[in-house]
Amino acid sequence: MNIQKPWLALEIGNSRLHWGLFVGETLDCTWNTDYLPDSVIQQLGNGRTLDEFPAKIFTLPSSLPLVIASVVPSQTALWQSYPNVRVITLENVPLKNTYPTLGIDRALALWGAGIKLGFPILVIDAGTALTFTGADSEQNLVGGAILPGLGLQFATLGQKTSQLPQLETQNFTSLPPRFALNTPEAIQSGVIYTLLAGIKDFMTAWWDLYPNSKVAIKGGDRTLLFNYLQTLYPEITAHLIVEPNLIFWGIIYV
Ligand SMILES: Nc1ncnc2c1ncn2[C@@H]1O[C@H](COP(=O)(O)OP(=O)(O)O)[C@@H](O)[C@H]1O
Ligand SMILES: CC(C)(COP(=O)(O)O)[C@@H](O)C(=O)NCCC(=O)O
Ligand SMILES: [K+]
Repeated sequence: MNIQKPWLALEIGNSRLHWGLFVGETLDCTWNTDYLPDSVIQQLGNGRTLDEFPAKIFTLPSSLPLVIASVVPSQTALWQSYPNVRVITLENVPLKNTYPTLGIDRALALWGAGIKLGFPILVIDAGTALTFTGADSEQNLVGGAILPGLGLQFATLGQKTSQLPQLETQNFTSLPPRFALNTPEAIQSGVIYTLLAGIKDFMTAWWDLYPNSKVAIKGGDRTLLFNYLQTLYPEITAHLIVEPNLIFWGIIYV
């Protein structure tokens, strides 16, 4: 009988850590944490767990094997002391036509999405940066685009101007008025309507090239953006798949 062993997957993004607990090839549960200090990483390596980790980890063997996909080298370095760690690199991803500096998060999410949903595929990652990454039916990277993510756009306006407040996306409920008569709503209008129009434009440009392609969206702002898109462009949203775990899917198949 094949014994299904537990292991941890860790995606290190530019804002935070994304965790997946696997049992064999099955993704059991996922959670996010902030970056962890070195002392806490040492504790995890010694088989201790953290309050933010799922309670069931207490019942598992100490220091589970760890597989890391990271776009933050300084964070990856902190985990080198962990006893049973493997760092996934671009060479491990079977995607063709990649370029050397392609983010491993983009490659893995695209690969995972393509394997599970089918190629051709376009992945939108609404994370710290917002990225579009597409592959054709032969599993070649077609290419993509990178822009500041939703949170980063608000943060930059708040930090780099003297009179604009920094808005927090957690407080957003419905779409702002397009032509706003106060500063916070004017910022929301500018960022949100421009971002949504941009996403729609990239999706339709992709469908011009690959008419029957699936399109999937992941990342911390996926739900907010999906809900806004649904209000504004219901016809394109009907063909958009919301899936937070594309990278974990990718990690299984490399
Ligand atoms: N609890 C949270 N902590 C941080 N960011 C969050 C949280 N919930 C939603 N977000 C949103 O997620 C975005 C970051 O996306 P995420 O996929 O977590 O980032 P990354 O993978 O780049 O670390 C931010 O723009 C922010 O608006
Ligand atoms: C574009 C990214 C910053 C996205 O990172 P994230 O917002 O998910 O933390 C990351 O994929 C990256 O550093 N890429 C390298 C450049 C490239 O993919 O072309
Ligand atoms: K990401």
